[in-house]
Amino acid sequence: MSSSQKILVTGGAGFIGAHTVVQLLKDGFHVSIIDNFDNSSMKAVDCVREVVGSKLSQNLEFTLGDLRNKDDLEKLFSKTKFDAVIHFAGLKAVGESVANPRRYFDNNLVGTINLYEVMAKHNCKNMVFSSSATVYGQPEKMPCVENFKYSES
Ligand SMILES: O=c1ccn([C@@H]2O[C@H](COP(=O)(O)OP(=O)(O)O[C@H]3O[C@H](CO)[C@H](O)[C@H](O)[C@H]3O)[C@@H](O)[C@H]2O)c(=O)[nH]1
Repeated sequence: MSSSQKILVTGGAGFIGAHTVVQLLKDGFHVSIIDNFDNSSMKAVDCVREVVGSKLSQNLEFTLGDLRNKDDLEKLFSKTKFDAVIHFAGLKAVGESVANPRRYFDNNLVGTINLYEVMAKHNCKNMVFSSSATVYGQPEKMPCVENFKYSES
């Protein structure tokens, strides 16, 4: 993928998302973040700008939006032709997901389906999906690697 390409980072204000955005900008990509600030704030986006400096910050756009709301995605994809999406916008607390599955269903499943549908409509075919180490349950050894067997999740 050439570095002048445009990448949409969902959940880009989160922990892993913000670090990924910094690296993408340093590598010359144009980055657009969509985040609903469920577990982050504008401070993270400001920090990204501070770390990469004013020149590379010109290649960064931020949208306060929610993947559960397809219109938010439609607006973004109508404005910009994205080459790829890196999908970090998710909830990840196992205990909370058991206590409140509906919230996790809406955020993680409905949000991701909306994202896939809008990507397909706009012919964006590259997606990096960030899963969770929790899919391996309690692994026998650490660190987890991708070919570990899935456990209850
Ligand atoms: O529906 C949602 C849910 C969350 N978020 C945002 O997504 C980001 C998630 O980042 P966190 O800091 O909460 O979580 P991490 O970066 O640690 O999570 C990362 O690790 C997780 C696994 O532990 C998942 O892989 C997840 O996709 C990935 O972002 C936050 O900014 C949050 O506001 C949204 O925009 N929409």
